[in-house]
Amino acid sequence: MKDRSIEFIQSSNTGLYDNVAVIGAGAWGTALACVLVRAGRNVTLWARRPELAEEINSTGLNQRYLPDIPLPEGLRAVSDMGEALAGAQAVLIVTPSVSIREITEQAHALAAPEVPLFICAKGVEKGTHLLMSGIAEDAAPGRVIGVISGPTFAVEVAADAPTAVTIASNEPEWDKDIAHHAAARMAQSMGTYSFRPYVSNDMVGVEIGGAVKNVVAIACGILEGAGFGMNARAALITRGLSEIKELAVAMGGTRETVTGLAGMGDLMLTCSSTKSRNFSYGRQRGAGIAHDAVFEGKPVVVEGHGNALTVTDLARALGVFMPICEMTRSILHDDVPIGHAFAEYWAAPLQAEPRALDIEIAHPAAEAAFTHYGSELP
Ligand SMILES: NC(=O)C1=CN([C@@H]2O[C@H](COP(=O)(O)OP(=O)(O)OC[C@H]3O[C@@H](n4cnc5c(N)ncnc54)[C@H](O)[C@@H]3O)[C@@H](O)[C@H]2O)C=CC1
Ligand SMILES: O=C(CO)COP(=O)(O)O
Repeated sequence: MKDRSIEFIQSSNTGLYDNVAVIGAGAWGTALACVLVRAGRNVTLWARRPELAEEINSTGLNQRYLPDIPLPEGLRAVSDMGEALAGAQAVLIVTPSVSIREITEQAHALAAPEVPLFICAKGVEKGTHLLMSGIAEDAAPGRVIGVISGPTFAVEVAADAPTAVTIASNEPEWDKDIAHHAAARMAQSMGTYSFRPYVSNDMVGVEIGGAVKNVVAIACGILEGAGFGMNARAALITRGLSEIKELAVAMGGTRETVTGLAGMGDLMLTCSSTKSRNFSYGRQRGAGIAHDAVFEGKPVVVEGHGNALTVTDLARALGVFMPICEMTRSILHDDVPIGHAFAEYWAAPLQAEPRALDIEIAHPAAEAAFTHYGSELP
């Protein structure tokens, strides 16, 4: 029998990051900080608002973002970023995608130069079409950059429910000695009995999955809200995966990554649960509720809303056809009625599966689809 203990000992020497700073005390930042504390790390969590840092330290709760979930003892929050980063050996940046450039610049100016930055937001930047890691490479030149992604509702992670993620970093080549790879070191620094990280060297594949699944989740929510059934959802998830694959490959990622945790895993999770803010937002839009009325003045991060624009801009620039993302964009940003946008997608010329076969056959009932869905849906 294979001696697994020797293998483990040999591969276990990656060099832990003992002191970790987590920048952003929203739902996901706080949940990741909980994992790191449970894994035995010294963790400092940076909150933008001093009142939130004070609440976390004095009550052991973060009621706004993770209501009623007790945070582990030993989690220390601060509102001075310099204080959070002093002595940190690795940094997790966990704010919404629109703030990643600004926050990374600040962290880069304050952290020691050898310290890697792991970006945990999901999205594509407006204008530049950069992924989160690309923004970080721009904002923190010369630094090792990593990403953490996967099917992970913060509320479940904070409550210590079993969860797997993918961690990737931008070091050049995998070699025999992965001891120095930031992704492997972070995987070992944050693994617990319940939190299982996988390691990857395909940052692009990992990140495209995370950015696009939010857009597809909004589309799935819209269809559910509009009264469609499980068949339609399964079709969107599957064809959405195909869109993720085409964009990831066009960007230099691999098909294997797309079928992994950060692709298929996150797509399945986000498209099938009201724990997802993207899916829930879509459901309400599908039920006819206007954008501004959805959250009744309480702002919530719905990354897929802005990313319906940025993902399709990126795909158009690369000549990648993403009909589900285009449908979502037209509903959210061009005010196309849902029935019309869906008919446009559903009545497109018939194609081969996989699309690489490049077959197009006229849809036999395109007009009927427009008449049917155009009149039935909001
Ligand atoms: N909540 C979840 O289950 C997961 C979230 N993510 C990703 O993590 C990122 C953050 O999401 P959440 O933590 O859920 O959002 P959240 O709304 O719970 O928290 C966002 C945090 O960022 C802070 N923030 C907002 N704008 C900021 C700015 N301009 N500068 C500095 N801080 C700012 C807020 O004060 C808040 O503390 C998103 O990209 C999301 O897609 C990824 C995996 C799971
Ligand atoms: O990214 C997530 C799960 O992996 C969280 O999804 P939502 O942002 O839709 O809540």
